[in-house]
Amino acid sequence: MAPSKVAEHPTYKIASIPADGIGPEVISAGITVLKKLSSTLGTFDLEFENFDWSSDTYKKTGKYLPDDALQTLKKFDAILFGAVGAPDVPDHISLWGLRLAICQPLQQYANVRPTKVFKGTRSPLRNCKTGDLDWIIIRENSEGEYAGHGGRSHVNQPWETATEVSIFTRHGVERIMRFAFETAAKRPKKHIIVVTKSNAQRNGMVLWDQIAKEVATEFPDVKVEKMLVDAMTTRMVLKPESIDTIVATNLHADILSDLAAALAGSIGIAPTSNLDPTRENPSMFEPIHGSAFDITGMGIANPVATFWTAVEMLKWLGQEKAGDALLEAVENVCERGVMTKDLGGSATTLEVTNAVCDEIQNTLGGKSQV
Ligand SMILES: NC(=O)C1=CN([C@@H]2O[C@H](COP(=O)(O)OP(=O)(O)OC[C@H]3O[C@@H](n4cnc5c(N)ncnc54)[C@H](O)[C@@H]3O)[C@@H](O)[C@H]2O)C=CC1
Ligand SMILES: CC(=O)C(=O)O
Ligand SMILES: [K+]
Ligand SMILES: [Mn+2]
Repeated sequence: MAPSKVAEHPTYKIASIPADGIGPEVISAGITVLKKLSSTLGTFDLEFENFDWSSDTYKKTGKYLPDDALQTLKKFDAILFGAVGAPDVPDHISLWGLRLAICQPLQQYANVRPTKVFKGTRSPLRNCKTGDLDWIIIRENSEGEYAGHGGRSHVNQPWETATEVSIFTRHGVERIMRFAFETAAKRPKKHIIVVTKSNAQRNGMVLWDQIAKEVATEFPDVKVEKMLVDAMTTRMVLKPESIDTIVATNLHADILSDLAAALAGSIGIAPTSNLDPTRENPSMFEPIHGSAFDITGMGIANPVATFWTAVEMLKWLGQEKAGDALLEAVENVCERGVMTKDLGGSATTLEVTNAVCDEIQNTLGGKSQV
């Protein structure tokens, strides 16, 4: 993975795409906290440009993205994304119209999803304490079950047919496997679980297992285990402390990572990075959750997933220490019990956001360098 170069006092250009549902609520909270962090530290600047690409735009114009959207995005250092999906637009139209229309052509092939139990929060698992669940899921983000292959024919006939074709290429599997092993090698436990379903899915998943074995030889320090995805769900619930890094396909890891977030306390805390590890294109950062129509506009969406997303974005840009400091501030706020309803608290999105800004001021305000 190419290292990021950090200038003396860099300015990062961030494209924000809040999009739908609670997306605008959490992205606005995220930008507030990021601006507070950069003004408090005084070591880097952030310039945000907002893009109103959303389901509302689609309903008005027939398009989620203007024709030059990708060229526009390429001028930015990173993209901060909310969520896409509206009750009156079919979900496959919205997802392919916006999120996948960015991730796929920008070759953001590595989807990185860390999860942990924050201080002050509780896992729904009876015996799982802070520190027991600290995972990173690497999701293949460009092919597999979400490649878009397949079709429908004989529409409205009793023999109507639809195919959803999963594709797995040596190129695609090798690059995600190598990225996942590199990730595992940098973590203290140096342990990776390669998750497939190579008993029932006898072609693509067998290729995955084979390539995992090949790539493993390049990483003699990393302990490797192989598990089938169904059994993996039971291990996540019953032995969370035995897991560190997981690599899995687009679909399998999509499901496992929502489960991981819930096991850590809520889907409202977990971040996602859609990375182009070659750094040829900007990477895109978003909370793991969707647009959550059921709580949109109520002011109770948990902004923590977006704060952690902001942390991951800062680290990708080379601001490791600032990212760590922000995550620490967010955890401190959780530890004090300032949490939204999904985590068992009663605070609003705004109250959590203000509490994190105060924490940044109180803990980092006096320091010139972090
Ligand atoms: N990357 C993206 O933009 C994604 C978009 N979606 C889209 O979002 C829409 C809704 O999808 P769902 O399956 O309902 O998933 P969802 O993640 O939006 O919501 C699932 C449940 O979690 C809750 N939840 C989600 N985020 C929360 C937060 N920050 N704070 C508190 N509670 C939170 C919701 O209220 C809901 O009960 C669909 O259109 C779907 O396609 C879903 C997942 C990812
Ligand atoms: C679409 C979706 O569920 C995800 O990106 O996680
Ligand atoms: K999202
Ligand atoms: Mn998902």
